[in-house]
Amino acid sequence: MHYHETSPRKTISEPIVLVEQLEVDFDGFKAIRGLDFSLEAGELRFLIGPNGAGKTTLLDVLCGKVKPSGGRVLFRQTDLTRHQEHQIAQLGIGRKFQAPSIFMTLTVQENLLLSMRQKRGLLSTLVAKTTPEQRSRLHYYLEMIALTDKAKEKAGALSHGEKQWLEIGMLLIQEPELLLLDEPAAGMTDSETEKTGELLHRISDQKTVVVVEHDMEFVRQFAKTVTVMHEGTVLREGTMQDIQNDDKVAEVYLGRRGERHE
Ligand SMILES: Nc1ncnc2c1ncn2[C@@H]1O[C@H](COP(=O)(O)OP(=O)(O)OP(=O)(O)O)[C@@H](O)[C@H]1O
Repeated sequence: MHYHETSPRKTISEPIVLVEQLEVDFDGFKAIRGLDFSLEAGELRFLIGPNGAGKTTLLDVLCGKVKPSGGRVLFRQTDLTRHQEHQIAQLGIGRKFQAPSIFMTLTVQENLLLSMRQKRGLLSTLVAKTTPEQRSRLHYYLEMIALTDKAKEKAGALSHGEKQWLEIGMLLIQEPELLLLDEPAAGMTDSETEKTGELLHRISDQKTVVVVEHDMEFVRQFAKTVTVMHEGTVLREGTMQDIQNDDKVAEVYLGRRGERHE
Protein backbone atom coordinates (compact mmCIF):
# COMPACT_ATOMS: atom_id res chain seq x y z
CA MET A 1 0.00 0.00 0.00
CA HIS A 2 1.16 3.51 -0.76
CA TYR A 3 2.27 5.62 2.18
CA HIS A 4 0.06 8.56 1.19
CA GLU A 5 -3.03 6.42 1.50
CA THR A 6 -2.42 5.79 5.16
CA SER A 7 -0.39 8.79 6.35
CA PRO A 8 -1.95 12.14 7.13
CA ARG A 9 -0.99 14.46 4.32
CA LYS A 10 0.38 17.23 6.52
CA THR A 11 3.21 15.05 7.83
CA ILE A 12 4.77 14.48 4.42
CA SER A 13 5.91 16.84 1.71
CA GLU A 14 4.20 16.75 -1.64
CA PRO A 15 5.91 14.31 -4.02
CA ILE A 16 7.39 15.80 -7.18
CA VAL A 17 6.52 12.59 -9.05
CA LEU A 18 3.63 10.30 -8.31
CA VAL A 19 3.05 7.19 -10.40
CA GLU A 20 0.08 5.01 -9.60
CA GLN A 21 -0.87 1.65 -11.06
CA LEU A 22 1.18 2.31 -14.19
CA GLU A 23 0.73 -0.08 -17.10
CA VAL A 24 2.81 -0.11 -20.27
CA ASP A 25 1.89 -2.47 -23.03
CA PHE A 26 4.13 -3.17 -26.04
CA ASP A 27 1.94 -5.04 -28.54
CA GLY A 28 0.42 -7.22 -25.86
CA PHE A 29 3.58 -7.55 -23.76
CA LYS A 30 3.26 -5.82 -20.39
CA ALA A 31 6.62 -4.16 -19.76
CA ILE A 32 5.19 -2.32 -16.72
CA ARG A 33 2.43 -3.86 -14.67
CA GLY A 34 0.69 -2.05 -11.83
CA LEU A 35 3.72 0.00 -10.82
CA ASP A 36 3.49 2.51 -7.94
CA PHE A 37 6.38 4.94 -7.53
CA SER A 38 6.93 8.32 -5.97
CA LEU A 39 9.75 10.79 -5.53
CA GLU A 40 10.24 13.67 -3.10
CA ALA A 41 11.77 16.88 -4.42
CA GLY A 42 15.55 16.87 -4.00
CA GLU A 43 15.95 13.10 -3.96
CA LEU A 44 18.74 11.21 -5.66
CA ARG A 45 17.04 7.91 -6.48
CA PHE A 46 18.73 4.90 -8.06
CA LEU A 47 16.67 2.43 -10.09
CA ILE A 48 18.12 -1.04 -10.29
CA GLY A 49 16.88 -4.48 -11.32
CA PRO A 50 17.66 -7.32 -13.68
CA ASN A 51 17.60 -6.90 -17.46
CA GLY A 52 14.11 -6.33 -18.78
CA ALA A 53 12.72 -5.21 -15.39
CA GLY A 54 11.25 -2.06 -16.97
CA LYS A 55 13.67 0.59 -15.66
CA THR A 56 14.25 2.29 -19.01
CA THR A 57 10.55 2.06 -19.81
CA LEU A 58 9.73 3.91 -16.58
CA LEU A 59 12.13 6.73 -17.55
CA ASP A 60 10.58 6.71 -21.04
CA VAL A 61 7.14 7.23 -19.50
CA LEU A 62 8.38 10.05 -17.26
CA CYS A 63 9.84 11.95 -20.22
CA GLY A 64 6.84 11.23 -22.46
CA LYS A 65 8.64 9.02 -24.96
CA VAL A 66 6.37 6.10 -24.13
CA LYS A 67 2.64 6.47 -23.45
CA PRO A 68 1.16 4.23 -20.77
CA SER A 69 -1.87 2.05 -21.37
CA GLY A 70 -3.09 2.67 -17.83
CA GLY A 71 -2.47 4.39 -14.52
CA ARG A 72 -1.59 7.91 -13.41
CA VAL A 73 1.68 9.80 -13.84
CA LEU A 74 1.78 13.13 -12.04
CA PHE A 75 4.63 15.64 -12.09
CA ARG A 76 3.70 18.11 -9.37
CA GLN A 77 0.00 18.57 -10.22
CA THR A 78 0.36 17.91 -13.94
CA ASP A 79 -0.85 14.70 -15.54
CA LEU A 80 2.06 13.79 -17.85
CA THR A 81 0.07 11.27 -19.84
CA ARG A 82 -1.77 14.17 -21.49
CA HIS A 83 1.42 15.84 -22.71
CA GLN A 84 3.80 15.36 -25.61
CA GLU A 85 7.51 14.76 -25.08
CA HIS A 86 8.54 18.35 -25.96
CA GLN A 87 5.88 19.77 -23.62
CA ILE A 88 7.17 17.58 -20.80
CA ALA A 89 10.67 18.92 -21.39
CA GLN A 90 9.23 22.44 -21.11
CA LEU A 91 7.54 21.48 -17.85
CA GLY A 92 10.99 20.78 -16.39
CA ILE A 93 11.89 17.14 -16.95
CA GLY A 94 15.27 16.56 -18.61
CA ARG A 95 16.34 13.18 -19.95
CA LYS A 96 19.83 12.17 -20.93
CA PHE A 97 19.86 9.43 -23.53
CA GLN A 98 22.76 7.13 -24.29
CA ALA A 99 23.18 8.54 -27.80
CA PRO A 100 25.38 11.65 -27.74
CA SER A 101 23.73 14.95 -28.58
CA ILE A 102 26.78 17.21 -28.36
CA PHE A 103 28.31 18.97 -31.36
CA MET A 104 31.87 17.65 -31.54
CA THR A 105 33.22 20.51 -33.67
CA LEU A 106 31.96 23.20 -31.32
CA THR A 107 33.64 24.11 -28.05
CA VAL A 108 32.35 23.06 -24.66
CA GLN A 109 31.06 26.55 -24.00
CA GLU A 110 29.39 26.85 -27.41
CA ASN A 111 27.56 23.58 -26.80
CA LEU A 112 26.29 24.88 -23.47
CA LEU A 113 25.23 28.21 -24.97
CA LEU A 114 23.33 26.49 -27.77
CA SER A 115 21.51 24.34 -25.26
CA MET A 116 20.64 27.36 -23.10
CA ARG A 117 19.22 29.26 -26.08
CA GLN A 118 17.24 26.30 -27.35
CA LYS A 119 15.29 26.32 -24.14
CA ARG A 120 14.25 29.89 -24.73
CA GLY A 121 13.02 29.10 -28.21
CA LEU A 122 15.21 31.83 -29.68
CA LEU A 123 16.65 31.35 -33.14
CA SER A 124 19.91 32.80 -31.89
CA THR A 125 23.07 31.81 -33.62
CA LEU A 126 26.43 31.39 -31.97
CA VAL A 127 27.37 34.96 -32.87
CA ALA A 128 24.49 36.38 -30.84
CA LYS A 129 25.65 38.41 -27.88
CA THR A 130 25.51 36.65 -24.56
CA THR A 131 23.84 38.62 -21.81
CA PRO A 132 25.57 38.97 -18.42
CA GLU A 133 22.91 36.68 -16.94
CA GLN A 134 23.67 34.01 -19.56
CA ARG A 135 27.41 34.37 -18.96
CA SER A 136 27.04 33.87 -15.26
CA ARG A 137 24.78 30.85 -15.80
CA LEU A 138 27.34 29.44 -18.22
CA HIS A 139 30.16 29.82 -15.69
CA TYR A 140 28.07 28.35 -12.93
CA TYR A 141 27.32 25.16 -14.86
CA LEU A 142 30.87 24.89 -16.26
CA GLU A 143 32.05 24.81 -12.65
CA MET A 144 29.42 22.29 -11.67
CA ILE A 145 30.44 19.83 -14.39
CA ALA A 146 34.13 20.56 -13.69
CA LEU A 147 34.87 21.70 -17.25
CA THR A 148 35.76 25.35 -16.65
CA ASP A 149 39.36 24.73 -17.72
CA LYS A 150 38.16 23.13 -20.94
CA ALA A 151 35.48 25.70 -21.84
CA LYS A 152 37.23 26.70 -25.05
CA GLU A 153 38.23 23.22 -26.17
CA LYS A 154 36.38 21.41 -28.91
CA ALA A 155 33.91 18.91 -27.48
CA GLY A 156 35.36 16.27 -29.81
CA ALA A 157 38.68 16.50 -27.97
CA LEU A 158 37.17 15.65 -24.58
CA SER A 159 37.55 12.26 -22.91
CA HIS A 160 34.52 9.96 -22.84
CA GLY A 161 33.73 10.95 -19.25
CA GLU A 162 34.06 14.66 -19.96
CA LYS A 163 31.67 14.33 -22.91
CA GLN A 164 29.11 12.74 -20.60
CA TRP A 165 29.49 15.60 -18.11
CA LEU A 166 29.06 18.10 -20.93
CA GLU A 167 25.82 16.37 -21.90
CA ILE A 168 24.65 16.57 -18.32
CA GLY A 169 25.66 20.26 -18.27
CA MET A 170 23.61 20.86 -21.43
CA LEU A 171 20.58 19.47 -19.64
CA LEU A 172 21.29 21.35 -16.41
CA ILE A 173 21.64 24.69 -18.15
CA GLN A 174 18.02 24.33 -19.27
CA GLU A 175 17.24 24.21 -15.54
CA PRO A 176 14.93 21.22 -15.31
CA GLU A 177 13.50 20.29 -11.92
CA LEU A 178 13.77 16.57 -12.55
CA LEU A 179 16.71 14.93 -14.28
CA LEU A 180 16.53 11.36 -15.65
CA LEU A 181 19.83 9.63 -16.33
CA ASP A 182 20.52 6.23 -17.86
CA GLU A 183 23.80 4.69 -16.67
CA PRO A 184 25.66 7.99 -16.41
CA ALA A 185 28.99 6.35 -15.57
CA ALA A 186 28.95 3.66 -18.28
CA GLY A 187 32.32 3.22 -19.96
CA MET A 188 34.12 5.63 -17.63
CA THR A 189 37.47 5.19 -15.92
CA ASP A 190 37.47 4.68 -12.14
CA SER A 191 38.39 8.28 -11.51
CA GLU A 192 35.71 9.57 -13.90
CA THR A 193 33.15 7.28 -12.26
CA GLU A 194 34.03 8.71 -8.87
CA LYS A 195 33.66 12.26 -10.17
CA THR A 196 30.32 11.38 -11.75
CA GLY A 197 29.02 10.14 -8.40
CA GLU A 198 30.10 13.39 -6.79
CA LEU A 199 28.46 15.35 -9.61
CA LEU A 200 25.17 13.52 -9.03
CA HIS A 201 25.27 14.51 -5.37
CA ARG A 202 25.98 18.15 -6.27
CA ILE A 203 23.08 18.15 -8.73
CA SER A 204 20.70 16.64 -6.19
CA ASP A 205 21.38 19.56 -3.84
CA GLN A 206 19.14 21.54 -6.19
CA LYS A 207 17.22 19.12 -8.38
CA THR A 208 15.56 15.74 -8.20
CA VAL A 209 17.57 13.04 -9.95
CA VAL A 210 16.66 9.52 -11.06
CA VAL A 211 19.48 7.25 -12.18
CA VAL A 212 19.09 3.87 -13.86
CA GLU A 213 22.22 1.94 -13.02
CA HIS A 214 23.69 -1.54 -13.52
CA ASP A 215 27.04 -0.97 -11.86
CA MET A 216 26.33 -2.17 -8.32
CA GLU A 217 29.63 -0.86 -7.00
CA PHE A 218 28.64 2.61 -8.16
CA VAL A 219 25.20 2.22 -6.56
CA ARG A 220 26.74 1.03 -3.27
CA GLN A 221 29.03 4.02 -3.20
CA PHE A 222 26.65 6.79 -4.16
CA ALA A 223 23.02 5.74 -3.66
CA LYS A 224 20.85 7.10 -0.89
CA THR A 225 17.56 5.44 -1.77
CA VAL A 226 17.30 2.53 -4.17
CA THR A 227 14.23 1.21 -5.96
CA VAL A 228 14.55 -2.39 -7.16
CA MET A 229 12.38 -3.25 -10.13
CA HIS A 230 11.48 -6.70 -11.33
CA GLU A 231 9.11 -7.80 -14.10
CA GLY A 232 7.57 -4.39 -14.56
CA THR A 233 6.89 -3.55 -10.96
CA VAL A 234 8.64 -2.37 -7.79
CA LEU A 235 10.09 -5.28 -5.85
CA ARG A 236 11.68 -3.33 -2.98
CA GLU A 237 12.65 0.19 -2.00
CA GLY A 238 15.06 1.33 0.69
CA THR A 239 18.65 2.13 1.54
CA MET A 240 21.37 0.14 -0.16
CA GLN A 241 21.87 -1.72 3.10
CA ASP A 242 18.21 -2.75 3.25
CA ILE A 243 18.35 -3.89 -0.34
CA GLN A 244 21.56 -5.86 0.06
CA ASN A 245 20.12 -7.79 2.98
CA ASP A 246 16.84 -8.58 1.27
CA ASP A 247 16.31 -12.23 0.36
CA LYS A 248 13.82 -11.52 -2.39
CA VAL A 249 16.24 -9.12 -4.08
CA ALA A 250 19.06 -11.64 -3.83
CA GLU A 251 16.82 -14.31 -5.32
CA VAL A 252 15.88 -12.16 -8.29
CA TYR A 253 19.49 -11.24 -9.03
CA LEU A 254 20.99 -14.64 -8.35
CA GLY A 255 18.29 -16.46 -10.29
CA ARG A 256 18.89 -14.24 -13.23
CA ARG A 257 22.64 -14.48 -13.00
CA GLY A 258 22.41 -18.26 -12.86
CA GLU A 259 20.29 -18.36 -15.98
CA ARG A 260 22.50 -16.07 -17.95
CA HIS A 261 25.88 -17.19 -16.63
CA GLU A 262 26.81 -13.56 -15.97
N1 LIG B 1 9.60 -0.74 -27.84
C1 LIG B 1 9.47 -1.94 -27.30
N2 LIG B 1 8.72 -2.89 -27.90
C2 LIG B 1 8.55 -4.10 -27.36
N3 LIG B 1 9.09 -4.49 -26.18
C3 LIG B 1 9.84 -3.59 -25.55
C4 LIG B 1 10.07 -2.27 -26.05
N4 LIG B 1 10.88 -1.61 -25.17
C5 LIG B 1 11.12 -2.47 -24.18
N5 LIG B 1 10.51 -3.66 -24.39
C6 LIG B 1 10.52 -4.81 -23.49
O1 LIG B 1 10.04 -4.39 -22.24
C7 LIG B 1 10.76 -5.00 -21.16
C8 LIG B 1 11.35 -3.92 -20.25
O2 LIG B 1 12.40 -3.27 -20.96
P1 LIG B 1 13.30 -2.12 -20.32
O3 LIG B 1 14.27 -1.71 -21.36
O4 LIG B 1 12.44 -1.08 -19.73
O5 LIG B 1 14.02 -2.91 -19.16
P2 LIG B 1 15.28 -2.45 -18.31
O6 LIG B 1 14.96 -2.77 -16.90
O7 LIG B 1 15.65 -1.06 -18.64
O8 LIG B 1 16.35 -3.47 -18.85
P3 LIG B 1 17.94 -3.28 -19.09
O9 LIG B 1 18.51 -3.35 -17.75
O10 LIG B 1 18.26 -4.48 -19.93
O11 LIG B 1 18.12 -1.97 -19.80
C9 LIG B 1 11.80 -5.88 -21.83
O12 LIG B 1 11.30 -7.20 -21.84
C10 LIG B 1 11.93 -5.34 -23.23
O13 LIG B 1 12.28 -6.34 -24.14
